[in-house]
Amino acid sequence: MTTRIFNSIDVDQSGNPTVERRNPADSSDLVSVTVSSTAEETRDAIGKAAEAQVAWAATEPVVRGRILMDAAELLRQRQAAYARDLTREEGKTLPEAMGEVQRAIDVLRYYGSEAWRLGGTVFTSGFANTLPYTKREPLGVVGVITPWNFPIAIPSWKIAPALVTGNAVVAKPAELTPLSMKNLADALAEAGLPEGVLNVVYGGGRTVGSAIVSDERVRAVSFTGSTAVGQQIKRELDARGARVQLELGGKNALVVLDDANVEQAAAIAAAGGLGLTGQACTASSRVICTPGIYEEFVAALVRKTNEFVPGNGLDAGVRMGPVVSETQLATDLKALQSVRDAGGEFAAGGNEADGLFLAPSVVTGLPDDHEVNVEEVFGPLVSVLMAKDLDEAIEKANSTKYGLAASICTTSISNAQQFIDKIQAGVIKVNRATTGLDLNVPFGGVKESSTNTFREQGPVAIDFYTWSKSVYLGWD
Ligand SMILES: NC(=O)C1=CN([C@@H]2O[C@H](COP(=O)(O)OP(=O)(O)OC[C@H]3O[C@@H](n4cnc5c(N)ncnc54)[C@H](OP(=O)(O)O)[C@@H]3O)[C@@H](O)[C@H]2O)C=CC1
Ligand SMILES: O=C(O)CCC(=O)C(=O)O
Repeated sequence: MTTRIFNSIDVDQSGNPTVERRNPADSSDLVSVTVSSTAEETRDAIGKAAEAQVAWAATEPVVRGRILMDAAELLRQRQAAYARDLTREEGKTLPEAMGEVQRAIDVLRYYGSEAWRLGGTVFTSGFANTLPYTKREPLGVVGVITPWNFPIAIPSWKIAPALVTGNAVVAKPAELTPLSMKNLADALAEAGLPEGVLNVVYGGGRTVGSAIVSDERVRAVSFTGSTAVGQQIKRELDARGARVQLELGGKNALVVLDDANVEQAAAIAAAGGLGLTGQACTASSRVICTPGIYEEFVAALVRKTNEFVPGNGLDAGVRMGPVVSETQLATDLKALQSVRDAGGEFAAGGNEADGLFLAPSVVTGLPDDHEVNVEEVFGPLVSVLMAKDLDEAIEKANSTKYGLAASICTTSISNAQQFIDKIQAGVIKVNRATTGLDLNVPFGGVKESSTNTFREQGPVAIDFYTWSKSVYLGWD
């Protein structure tokens, strides 16, 4: 079925370019046709947001929260249909998509209930008859720019905290995955979100995205995507004194020590590296093994990898969907070629793709500083390195410009604790895959994976979307 997606702003569409999105697993399946907005239309949407924000900020927080809760209920009723839309537009498997829509539901419920906890701190005062306390205010209009890899969960965890705190939002989904953003926006509108409070603007990053970033009325932007674009956005927002929250790339290491359970470690590496077709910023794209477990681990990982046969994510039993696009596939194939050029070995995979279906690869023998070991690929490719002991493993894990997620497989609490203390990453796991996050736990990276300022998810997301007033209430 074709869905024609229109801008939520009331503009004359005639003459605007359209973007067709086809299912990456089946190019005969036309998923959506989106009308792209111009920069001028994006500025109109920002204007509408600025007008609507005043009344929205004056609305009782619990009323705002109820709208998020009601939207969550609508998503729950439509979960199967929206998961199907997500699989068709992004490619991930139906169980992965069901999980992602569930995450969006939970995020809306979580921030809906945060409405009851929005408050400040009361202090004692050195002045007589005075009560100091803090009070939060919304920033105004905020921008949300999201990628294709979690097309409903990421918009939810950026938009929900912005709305509950009284901001109006201008949101731009990736051109590849507009339908999931529309589904989310529809649920919010049907749940009673006043017009103009959430404005979804479809179109390219260079037109719509840039128009959001450069507009003085937009007081903050939350962005997830590539490091190059994120850094460019940060420079622009820093220059005009607006807030920015970035969630960028990763080269996330999974350290596997001799004392690990080898089968469990291989399952964790495969889930973290190949699940979601490796297209997660938290994917375990590097495994760093100590020598005593190396051979056995690689053999176990190859067995697990062979279970990830790529297929149409709508089909039952498929473990791994296609690569999202031709552009991403070209990046993946270039990485595979660079492995061959460097004399790396494919313990699994290494093959050409069939359409956008790319068999997963396990690579060994690459130099630590090879591009595949230091740059994000964002595909189904895990590189296994060796380190002589825990200290060297941590050193190698810390050696890239990224610092998003890291994990260790070990049965020793002491080893785990040393890893936790020394690893440079925003998310650290022990005996768990680097992918998969709780929605109530702060998320963000260090070094070039983030802004090293505001985290997202959980209660700290509220900080990003608000500013604090210190009030001294006196009486005589
Ligand atoms: N951290 C993460 O989770 C993600 C990381 N990536 C990494 O980025 C690589 C490239 O993927 P890609 O989709 O091109 O990532 P981008 O960073 O280009 O895209 C992310 C979002 O930013 C928008 N955008 C692009 N350029 C600008 C700009 N100048 N100003 C404002 N917004 C802009 C995009 O719009 P549009 O695409 O519609 O033009 C999209 O909505 C991947 O291979 C992967 O390594 C990608 C996705 C998610
Ligand atoms: O691992 C996860 O669940 C979240 C990953 C993520 O946020 C991303 O890839 O952008």
